[in-house]
Amino acid sequence: MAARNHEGLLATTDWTAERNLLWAMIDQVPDYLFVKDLDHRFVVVNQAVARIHGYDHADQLIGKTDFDLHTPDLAARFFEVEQAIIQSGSPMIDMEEEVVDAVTGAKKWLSTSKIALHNDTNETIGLVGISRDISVRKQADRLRDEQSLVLEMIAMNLPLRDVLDKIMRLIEEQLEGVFASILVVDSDGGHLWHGAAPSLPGTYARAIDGIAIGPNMGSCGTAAYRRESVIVADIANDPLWSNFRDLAQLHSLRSCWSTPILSHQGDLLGTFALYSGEVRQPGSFERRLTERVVRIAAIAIERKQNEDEIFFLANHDALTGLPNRILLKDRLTQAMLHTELHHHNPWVSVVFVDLDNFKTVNDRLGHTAGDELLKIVARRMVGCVRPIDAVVRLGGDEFVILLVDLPARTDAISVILHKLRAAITDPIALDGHEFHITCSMGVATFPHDGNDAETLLMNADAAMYQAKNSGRDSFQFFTAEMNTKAHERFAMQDAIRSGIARSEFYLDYQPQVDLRSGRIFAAEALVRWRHPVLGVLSPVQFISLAEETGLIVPLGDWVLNEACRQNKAWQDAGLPHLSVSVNVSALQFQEKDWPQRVRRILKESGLEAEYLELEVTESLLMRNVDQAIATMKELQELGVHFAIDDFGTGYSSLSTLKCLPVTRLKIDQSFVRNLAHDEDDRSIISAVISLGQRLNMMVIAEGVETEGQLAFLRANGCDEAQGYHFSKPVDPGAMADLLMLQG
Ligand SMILES: Nc1nc2c(ncn2[C@@H]2O[C@@H]3COP(=O)(O)O[C@H]4[C@@H](O)[C@H](n5cnc6c(=O)[nH]c(N)nc65)O[C@@H]4COP(=O)(O)O[C@H]3[C@H]2O)c(=O)[nH]1
Repeated sequence: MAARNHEGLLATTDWTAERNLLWAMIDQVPDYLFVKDLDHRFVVVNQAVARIHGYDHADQLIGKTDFDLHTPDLAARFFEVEQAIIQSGSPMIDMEEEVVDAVTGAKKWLSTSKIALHNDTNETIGLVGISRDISVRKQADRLRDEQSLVLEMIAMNLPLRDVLDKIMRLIEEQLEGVFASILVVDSDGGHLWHGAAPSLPGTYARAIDGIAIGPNMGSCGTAAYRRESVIVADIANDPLWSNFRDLAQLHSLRSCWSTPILSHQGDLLGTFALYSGEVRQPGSFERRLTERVVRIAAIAIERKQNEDEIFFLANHDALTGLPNRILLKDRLTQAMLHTELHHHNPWVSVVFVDLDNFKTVNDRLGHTAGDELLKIVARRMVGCVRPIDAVVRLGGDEFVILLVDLPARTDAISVILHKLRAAITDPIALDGHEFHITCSMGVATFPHDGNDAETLLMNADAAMYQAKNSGRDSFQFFTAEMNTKAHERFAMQDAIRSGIARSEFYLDYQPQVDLRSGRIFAAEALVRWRHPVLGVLSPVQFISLAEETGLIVPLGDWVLNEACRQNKAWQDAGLPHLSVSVNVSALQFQEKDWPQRVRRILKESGLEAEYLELEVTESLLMRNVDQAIATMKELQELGVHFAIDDFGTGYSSLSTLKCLPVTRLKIDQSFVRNLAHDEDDRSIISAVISLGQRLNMMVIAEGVETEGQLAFLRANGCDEAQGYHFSKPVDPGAMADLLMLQG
């Protein structure tokens, strides 16, 4: 029953039965209601106030002040506020204040209103107060705020460890007497590692770091294994803890409740556990909190995993899983910095590796087998270097090996290069075939071959190029001379590009002669470059570079265009119709829309397709026979003819040749050149001629310079010939004269 001081403040009041009822009601209210006089003594309190202060009856509080009930600090705080209210008459409404519970000593939050109390003559005679315990709401608010903070940390990509640590601390603030811990599953999915456990004893945390996921592996290992919560209320007596019981007891851990953390696709990410020093089950608040933590932790871990994956994808090659160019530059720069900072004298070497005959595998067995080969070679290379080194795939069949912290001697590198070469050249079995892959390697070393990643890579590339040029299957150390050559190559590349734009290229034509009639029936278009500084350059000086750099595609388009245009112009000028033959590079031929481009060029020039012959080499055809046949057939349907250039130098099989829609075989001039002295060449020529006849193809001999060569060819039934003996390649005007001469 609420208490009131009849002698004091309310003594003059005439109480009625209704008022008694009112008091009874006040006692039912869970809020704390009280009235104080001007000396801050309680004159009215309800039961709630009595209870909170540990009294059975409200009467027991009457006449007491806050100084009798609270710590001096808190009582003084109340006193000051109330004094101000009494003096100013201004009320204090819904003031939220953190106080210490007078009985339990625990902190709690109150929302309090205090209002000055006046008598009939409007004099202040005390104050009336009402307080409500808002600890639960405050705790929920704090939890929500902290949760937002954690989500913000996740959004800001702060380290996972910090985020998990923050979540654990947040839980421990909310729950008295428990230790929170998060374990994260490793990439093989078989073990759990500590993500965060800020308050668990360090020796315990370290002892269970890396525990296996399994059926009897304490609360966490088992929860991860079963993918459901495992509540162990008494560690000492639970069989799941048989392996870790002593460890837990040593650290006074008596119960452990663990819940698996799952991704939104249901994959295991880790476990969340609460440990208590008491033998008990979790309460409902602890269960609710666990649900929330598990959700937030899942977001944090999953996000980190996604980020790791994105980082990995951005920095690694998808096929081999090796680091890529981006990571290489980073590692190389770090390695150089490390060498510089530590002032010792080791070398950092960049080895550029290019497989010599990878294309053959790709063309013969297709891309899947090619990919498999690259993976095998990648693994072998990784096996040859130390873990501190790096094997990087740049793309295609190009790799870079970064060797760090090497003794400053070339022989130390040579040992590794020999090992690499041996590993790569070891036979590789693919699709029932055995392949021998060789490689060309170029080495550039920090500090003397370059001071930055870009230069070192460029120089290693130049050295590799040199190795390739000097017969492949070898390695070269970078020299300053190579640098000059590399620069020349770059300059040349730029010059070709601008040469195309500035129309510096032109075509000469070389007649092809029918040996029976002696008449010119065709002309081969041969490109030349009127270089602004170097003068006229032969195709030998620039075609291979144009092929390597892809510039052959625009250049080849131009040649084809110009040859068709010129042939049509001769025809329009009334000259005898002849076929123009144009050399085609593998790169052009492999362009997906190549047949359409030829069709468009023919249409634009107005030349009928039957007056165009495309010269392709044997090696081009053998790269991918099926694709070559398909492309040739498509063009053949238009009326375009095909000749196989440099025939005899490649390895076309008879069965392949039979499938190819080819009109003409061109005997390579190397055989013609030596035929006077070389019996073998003579045999080859007569074999090619009879082969052509059997396959219903015309045979033309290239590079015919002498009457003797011509006589031999005639005697062996060769159909046609081309060479200086008839005419050197000439400009279009001279070609027109030759045509006019023969009428
Ligand atoms: N010693 C000697 N040489 C003779 C004789 N008759 C012709 N030649 C030369 O032999 C080459 C024949 O062309 P190719 O085998 O197609 O060999 C060509 C061809 O593979 C390539 N080429 C030329 N123009 C083009 C083009 O427009 N596109 C492509 N992709 N390659 C081209 O460049 C190569 C060299 O062309 P050129 O320097 O014009 O050299 C030409 C020609 O001038 C002879 O009796 N004796």
